[in-house]
Amino acid sequence: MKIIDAKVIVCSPGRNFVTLKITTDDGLSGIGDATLNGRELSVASYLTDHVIPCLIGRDAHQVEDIWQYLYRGAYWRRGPVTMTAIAAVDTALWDIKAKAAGMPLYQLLGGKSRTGVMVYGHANGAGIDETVEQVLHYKKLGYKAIRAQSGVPGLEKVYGVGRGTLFYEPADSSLPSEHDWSTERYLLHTPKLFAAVREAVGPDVHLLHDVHHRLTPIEAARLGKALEPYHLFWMEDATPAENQESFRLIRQHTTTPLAVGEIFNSIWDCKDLIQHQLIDYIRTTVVHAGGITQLRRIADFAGMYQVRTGSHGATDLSPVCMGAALHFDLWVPNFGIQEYMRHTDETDAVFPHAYTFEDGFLHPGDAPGHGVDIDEALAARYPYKPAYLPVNRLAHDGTLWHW
Ligand SMILES: O=C(O)[C@@H](O)[C@@H](O)[C@H](O)[C@H](O)CO
Ligand SMILES: [Mg+2]
Repeated sequence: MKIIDAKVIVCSPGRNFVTLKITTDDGLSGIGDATLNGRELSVASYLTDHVIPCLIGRDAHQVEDIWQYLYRGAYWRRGPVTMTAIAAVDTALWDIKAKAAGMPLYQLLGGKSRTGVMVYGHANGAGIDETVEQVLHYKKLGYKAIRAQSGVPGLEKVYGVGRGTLFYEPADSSLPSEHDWSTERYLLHTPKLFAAVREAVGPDVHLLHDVHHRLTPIEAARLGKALEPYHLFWMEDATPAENQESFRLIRQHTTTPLAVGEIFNSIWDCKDLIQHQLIDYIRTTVVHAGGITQLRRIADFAGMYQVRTGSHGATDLSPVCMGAALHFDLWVPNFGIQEYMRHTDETDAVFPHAYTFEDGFLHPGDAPGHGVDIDEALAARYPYKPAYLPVNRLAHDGTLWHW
């Protein structure tokens, strides 16, 4: 089964997406997500200029060998651009392999380990009342797990507070917009938010919160302790993780479960965090962490330390990534949860998919492959638009901070 063609499709149905499509000589084709938010064209070029020429003529069945060929063969290992490009190839090849077998991808991975994939939705509000209202709305929609983010009094724009209710799109401007930040205001506000949310929603709904790398380890420890009475499912990205050791300090002070990893791109980024049991959930996902092939290794390693998966699933991960992630989630023994932010109707129309939502769970469907396709004619009607993630500055003196 030789690869005879591969191409990159860049489109913007509501937001930018990069998709790789690989075709084989027996007429099968598969697709992979290659979207790297705010840096989309660098991956498109990496694939078109440097990867596709090396793929033509290779046996599409050799998924592992092609992964190693692109990883070791590049000489320059790791990094978000490289690993997103490898992930796109890997996802497309798994899609083809499963189609050739006539099976949904989860069957090739080892079959179902559960009846459905528990997801969490995003409740955002300008203040506590609005956020509580949104949490209750998600509960009514059937969600078993809800992430709560709210504006902070005295700060103009804060991470996680969207424009709409079901869609949250941070890459909102053709040049990076600027947000302001005050750790003290945030630390005073957030425990009040969760006291109100827990009181309103009752004990049974899982609650999550994303700190978006904004605290130092000791500040994160303070927040984790303050949130203990509201028993969160997790506190995410409490501090930047370039230094994996930082999580030890947080861990020593709080029993609030910790999640990290949406910006990781290799198993090496998670190694110390997992083997020293400094986290509870690993958020690496298909598109940014080298595809199904590497994600499976990360999950197996994590399983040895009772760390569970909680894959990133924001709107900048296309439905192609979501489809592949759901097959992975249905199989992976140490599954925790899957993030789910609804895409816009335009995005859903460009990427017809077999996955469905019911009562707080997603189901990948039983179509052969990963079950997601791209309507190329429709995609061509939505050309690429430059869009950047914001940056963050300290409110009192303008120092550039973590966004
Ligand atoms: O947890 C999350 O989903 C976030 O942290 C994302 O919204 C993130 O900001 C974007 O995916 C960045 O591309
Ligand atoms: Mg996050």
